[in-house]
Amino acid sequence: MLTALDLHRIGSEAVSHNVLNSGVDFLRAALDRWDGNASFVKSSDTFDRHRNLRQTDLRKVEKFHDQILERKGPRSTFHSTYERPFNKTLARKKKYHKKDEVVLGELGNSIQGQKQYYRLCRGEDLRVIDVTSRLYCRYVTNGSPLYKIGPLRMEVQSLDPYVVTLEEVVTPSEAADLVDASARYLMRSSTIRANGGSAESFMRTSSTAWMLDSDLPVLSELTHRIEQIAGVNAQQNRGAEMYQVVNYGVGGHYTVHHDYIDKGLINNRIATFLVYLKDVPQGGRTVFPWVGTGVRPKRGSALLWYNMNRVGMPDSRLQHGACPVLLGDKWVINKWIFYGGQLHTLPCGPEKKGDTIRQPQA
Ligand SMILES: O=C(O)CCC(=O)C(=O)O
Ligand SMILES: [Fe+2]
Repeated sequence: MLTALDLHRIGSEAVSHNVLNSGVDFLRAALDRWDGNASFVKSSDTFDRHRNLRQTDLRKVEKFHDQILERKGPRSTFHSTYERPFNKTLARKKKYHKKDEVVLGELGNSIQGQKQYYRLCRGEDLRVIDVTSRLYCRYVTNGSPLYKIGPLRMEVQSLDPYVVTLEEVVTPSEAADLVDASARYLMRSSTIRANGGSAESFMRTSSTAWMLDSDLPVLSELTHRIEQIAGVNAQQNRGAEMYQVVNYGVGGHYTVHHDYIDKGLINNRIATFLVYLKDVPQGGRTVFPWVGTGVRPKRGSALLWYNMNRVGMPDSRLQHGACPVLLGDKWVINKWIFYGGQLHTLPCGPEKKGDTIRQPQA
């Protein structure tokens, strides 16, 4: 069990990273535990001195919390507070009593995106029943002989934009092999910067291993399955990128981002095919703030969505994020499909609004 001192340390650490909501919670829990455990010395001077010091600490942090909330709002990449201040007078202000609005189907501002990301990470679905009631599950072959006898189970997560999950794309033993084989190549993940370079960042805390189709038989097999079920050319270099295996530890996450690259068409990522290689006991969802939904990692299942339409226009509604892992660890493998390689598989359609790709089919 955590002692009062442990709780105090965690609280102070949170405060020093501007995580003020959890900071206050831990400092308060430290105080409660101190009261509970130290009853035998309750009347001593030392006890009173310590308690007063901690009480003062807590009050100061609450005040700091309120100041930051007033000035910067409840959340940014660099801080978090509760939605309302602790101070009762401040809490009466009108701005703290607005209803939580939700922006869906279009790109809102990044603060709104982050708010929705956090709600989705907690397992909420932000859509109304009119939208969710149209979703369905079905068996799919996508017309491929590979799946004729054993079709895959597909669940439509969103119709527009089209996001689906496909179950048992890899078997448990294939998933375990992939984890084992890539573990030794893991390196700290980076993100692509505006100038085209890459950098490690607090926005993406995970480790990455790049794998070639030829590294393991199961990888070339997986490429074949992706091609059959999604109706794309997923051949490395011409049709798609190398595989990227990603491992997140506790707290590992990837904040809201898009997978398409800001410049260029040919090697841009028209689709993302992501396979979960393990169940995650708690946390680690993949969420789409502007779609208003998310997916819980399930070993062997794939998540497929289209970052661009047939004519190469990026679809910013498909921004997404990987929620922090709370318990266990998370393993995924990504295959990014290139726009340029799909001339024969996803031919251009007429350029019109809402012309999104809907594959796979029955
Ligand atoms: O891990 C996830 O759930 C999403 C990963 C992701 O978005 C990425 O690697 O680009
Ligand atoms: Fe991504």
